[in-house]
Amino acid sequence: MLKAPAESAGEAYEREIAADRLAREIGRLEGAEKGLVFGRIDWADGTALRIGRIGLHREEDDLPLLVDWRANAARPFYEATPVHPMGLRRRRHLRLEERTVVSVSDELLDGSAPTDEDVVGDGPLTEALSARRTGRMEAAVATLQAEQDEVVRSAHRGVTVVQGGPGTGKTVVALHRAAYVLYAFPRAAEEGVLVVGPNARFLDYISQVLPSLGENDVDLATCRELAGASPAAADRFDTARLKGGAELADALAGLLRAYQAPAGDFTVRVGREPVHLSDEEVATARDAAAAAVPGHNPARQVFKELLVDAVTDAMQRDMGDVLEQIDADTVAMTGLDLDRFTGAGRHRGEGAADTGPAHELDLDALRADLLDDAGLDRAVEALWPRLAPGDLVRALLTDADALAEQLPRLTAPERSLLLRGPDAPWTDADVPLLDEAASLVDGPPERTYGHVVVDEAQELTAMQWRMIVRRCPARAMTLVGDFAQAGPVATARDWKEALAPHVGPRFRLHDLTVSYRTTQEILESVRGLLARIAPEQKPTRSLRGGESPRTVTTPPDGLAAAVLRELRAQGAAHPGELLGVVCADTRVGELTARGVAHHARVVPASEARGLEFDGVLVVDPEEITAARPGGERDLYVALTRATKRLCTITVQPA
Ligand SMILES: Nc1ncnc2c1ncn2[C@@H]1O[C@H](COP(=O)(O)OP(=O)(O)OP(=O)(O)O)[C@@H](O)[C@H]1O
Repeated sequence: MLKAPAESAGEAYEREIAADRLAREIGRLEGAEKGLVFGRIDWADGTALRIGRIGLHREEDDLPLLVDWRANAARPFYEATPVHPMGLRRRRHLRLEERTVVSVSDELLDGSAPTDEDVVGDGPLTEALSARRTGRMEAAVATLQAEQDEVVRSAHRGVTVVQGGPGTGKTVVALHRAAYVLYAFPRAAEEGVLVVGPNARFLDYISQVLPSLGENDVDLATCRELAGASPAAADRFDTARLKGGAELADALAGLLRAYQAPAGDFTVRVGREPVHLSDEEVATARDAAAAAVPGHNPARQVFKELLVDAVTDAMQRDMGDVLEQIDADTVAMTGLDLDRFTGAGRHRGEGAADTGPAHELDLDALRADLLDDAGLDRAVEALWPRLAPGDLVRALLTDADALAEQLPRLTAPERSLLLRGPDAPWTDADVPLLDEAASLVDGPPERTYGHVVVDEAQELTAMQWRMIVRRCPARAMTLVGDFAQAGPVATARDWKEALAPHVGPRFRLHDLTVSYRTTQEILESVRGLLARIAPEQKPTRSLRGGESPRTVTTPPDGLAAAVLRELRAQGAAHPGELLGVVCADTRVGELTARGVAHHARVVPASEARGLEFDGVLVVDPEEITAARPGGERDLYVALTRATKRLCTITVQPA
């Protein structure tokens, strides 16, 4: 298609659109190559339906060959149980490698005895859960569990919240929900679906799931990427948390108002003439401009036009006054009544807008001249300066007086944490402030979405929530997270607090209760820690048992050697398994330099959220706990990343 010559620009454009559509279709079909068919349901009467990642029809008679897993017809595959078989006799799971069937597993739902045709064995879920990890998350479309499927397939279009302990499948639900929305809600699909994750490492981890479900049109982004920012520095945690508070949004809006036609009379110089505008006239123009269009810069043109109107009125009024004076002087000097000659009595005492023909101004020409007038431009620049988002944020954060005026509820020490130098680089915590300023200064973001999915949503600050919600005008969102895993900068303690400013109490809360990642033994080993960091949270249960977690103790100077020893031992005992080493952020450099990365992925504790490995080494838990405020939650995250084996390396006190 791209080779065919295009006759015109229009044709070239159409050709590109068509090629783009075909490329996406190819992507969809190629994605389906991985496990195209994974399920089959059989009714008692012998009819059957095959279920797959996409739907396929026979060309000649439109007969369905394969039903898309999201179609209503596929529901019984996920919902039928032996207690409610929904008319099914058998549910079959197939596992394919490319085009070869490598395993088959059946569940008989109606209580009938297995025949030679049935393959009843270990469940496919057990198989999926004990499979080796690859470092990339896989779709769980063949084994979605009923409590997960209920959320994925929910008809609710507003805000759906999913909470649950580590490994309960929150990410699985979030991503399959995104795929379901694209399939079932065409309006939202047309406007686009966005998935927000906490960092690039996490997005990379989940990046394959949606393409493998045939969905290549979902945007994956961190908050930084949404704002198009790449800050070079980080703030102290207390500063970052302060910058995350919603008061900052009010402060920026308040400061912006101070830029827009501050109170007071104003004199505009038009040509050589000063034209005087009253406080009230300027304020009327300001309020009307601010209400006319969102965004300070777009409203600037409106303000300019309103100011021109005000100046025109004022000039007309002034001219009326001058002419009256001349008339009065003439009468006084000559004793003649001019009106008798001109018939233009209407301008007397009937308001400036009604000057008589003798003194008529060409208002349109005057307005046109004013719009081009340098003096007027200077007035607009003084009353309504053009701003860049960074100007506004800098104006707030570099000026102690502005901070005091706009953030009266903060204490002086808190405000001094916010104060920065004019040349200081932008930080991560500045990103939502810049985004807020961009929406105040330039208007709402151009790219918005019909549905937004947020993973690890407990991490968001109030300011980050604002930037995400701003991109979802329909407030159709799926939010998943676990407040027991919240990091040091998170500003909300629960969903109510996080969502109240945006949707009030209007959200549906679902709980996931079963951990599909960790073993029962690992969950039990963190129970005491969980009771300390989230006493109100019910511990999750696991479907699987395994080895008990181990602890290895080492002298301080033997830490890296102990890590290497343990990794070699695990590598020898369980070849091919994916190992992760989670340590305090400051320890990453040393462990990498010592060659740990040849054996395992080295992950700083601050970036471990959402990830998983077959075996995990948690290095120096005390260091992880002490590294950041709320460090026990970082430790809890680190200890819950393993699917099979957990080993903690502790350091002997010197
Ligand atoms: N229905 C399922 N079938 C197969 N595997 C599943 C299923 N549900 C969850 N899993 C697996 O369990 C593991 C944990 O799932 P997931 O990462 O979604 O949990 P999470 O609740 O987001 O965890 P965390 O709180 O740690 O981020 C993943 O490997 C996932 O593939």
